[in-house]
Amino acid sequence: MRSIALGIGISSGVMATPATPRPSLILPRASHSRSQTGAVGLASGRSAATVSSRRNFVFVVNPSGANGRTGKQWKELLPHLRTRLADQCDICECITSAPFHAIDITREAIKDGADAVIAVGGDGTLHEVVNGFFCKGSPVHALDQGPGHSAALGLIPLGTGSDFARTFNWTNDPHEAIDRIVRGVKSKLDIGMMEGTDGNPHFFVNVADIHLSAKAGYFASMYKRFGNLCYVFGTLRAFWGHSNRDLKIKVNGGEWRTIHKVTALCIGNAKYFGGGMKITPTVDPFSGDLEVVILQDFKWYGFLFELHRLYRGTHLSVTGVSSIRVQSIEVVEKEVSADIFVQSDGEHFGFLPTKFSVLPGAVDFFC
Ligand SMILES: Nc1ncnc2c1ncn2[C@@H]1O[C@H](COP(=O)(O)OP(=O)(O)OP(=O)(O)O)[C@@H](O)[C@H]1O
Repeated sequence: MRSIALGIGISSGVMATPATPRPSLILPRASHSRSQTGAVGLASGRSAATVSSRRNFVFVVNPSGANGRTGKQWKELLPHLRTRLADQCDICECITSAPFHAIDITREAIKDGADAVIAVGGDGTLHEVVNGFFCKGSPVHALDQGPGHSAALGLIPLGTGSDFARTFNWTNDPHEAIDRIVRGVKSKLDIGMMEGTDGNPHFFVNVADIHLSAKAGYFASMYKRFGNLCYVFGTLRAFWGHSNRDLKIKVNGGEWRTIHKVTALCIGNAKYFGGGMKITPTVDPFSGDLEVVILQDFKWYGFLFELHRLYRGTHLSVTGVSSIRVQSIEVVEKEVSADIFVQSDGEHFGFLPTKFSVLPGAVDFFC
């Protein structure tokens, strides 16, 4: 492993802690592999960057993913990864120490010239890494690279649900993921953007959703010990006291219209959420648009009855389900109420109105 300077959570098998303020994460271009044990000055990192064509790949690992399985699997995987990538690049291993740490790690890595940032964990980790590609709504750039340089995004899916990987029919086999990274084939991946009243855009790569499904995601996190069943339990729990709501939507900047008795409104950049529910079954994350699936007037027993269709992605023909392709959609409540939940790739927000739009081909993605 090549020498990597660490300011924030960079380590080789060591749990890193976020520091405030966070110093720069520096990726110097040394010519040999070794474990990182200390910080290297920015100047030396920059000057060395001009003389080597080796690439810096930063792996952002959530040790707590999949109830701790991610951390264990990663330890076993690392020697194999080092062997496979030894010829072409240097590996920087960053272990997250808390929720949202992956965002900071990613931002610092990109600023310091990383050629790729690879999320190792579940959809939550991927979501944070994707959000680290942006800051205050704009893409993060390397400080000392030319305008042509951009960091690529990668994924080693080792989470509970790993829903994003399902869109590509990828398994949870990390060796296959490493093969993809070694192969180096990349495509321009669309990224979803969500804007709300907090004034800060948030990004999603998988599915953002409003109302029942978002509430279900919130409750599912309490049942993670049951694996993917947590999402079914979470949904049933969310139906408790739930009332379907009238929402107003505006598609692609057109006219406002009211959608009655909305159970859930889901905006997919990719196909799956909830541990294998194929909620937005026709979307393609390389197509430049989003699929919006609206569920209207569902009760808990109807949900249970149609659940098998949701897993197969055949629910679009069910009464009360509609699907549209959009570049943007704005959503407001017809009447203000306190119980509308919003989530983006599983992260929860407490605000409406909300605008969702797509950033076509925003990130190079190993696939
Ligand atoms: N060191 C940490 N300790 C506790 N939580 C963490 C840590 N690092 C990251 N997290 C949080 O753990 C959450 C869940 O992680 P992740 O998505 O990787 O696994 P998962 O929930 O098992 O998988 P999936 O989302 O695919 O179901 C992330 O949203 C992240 O905020």
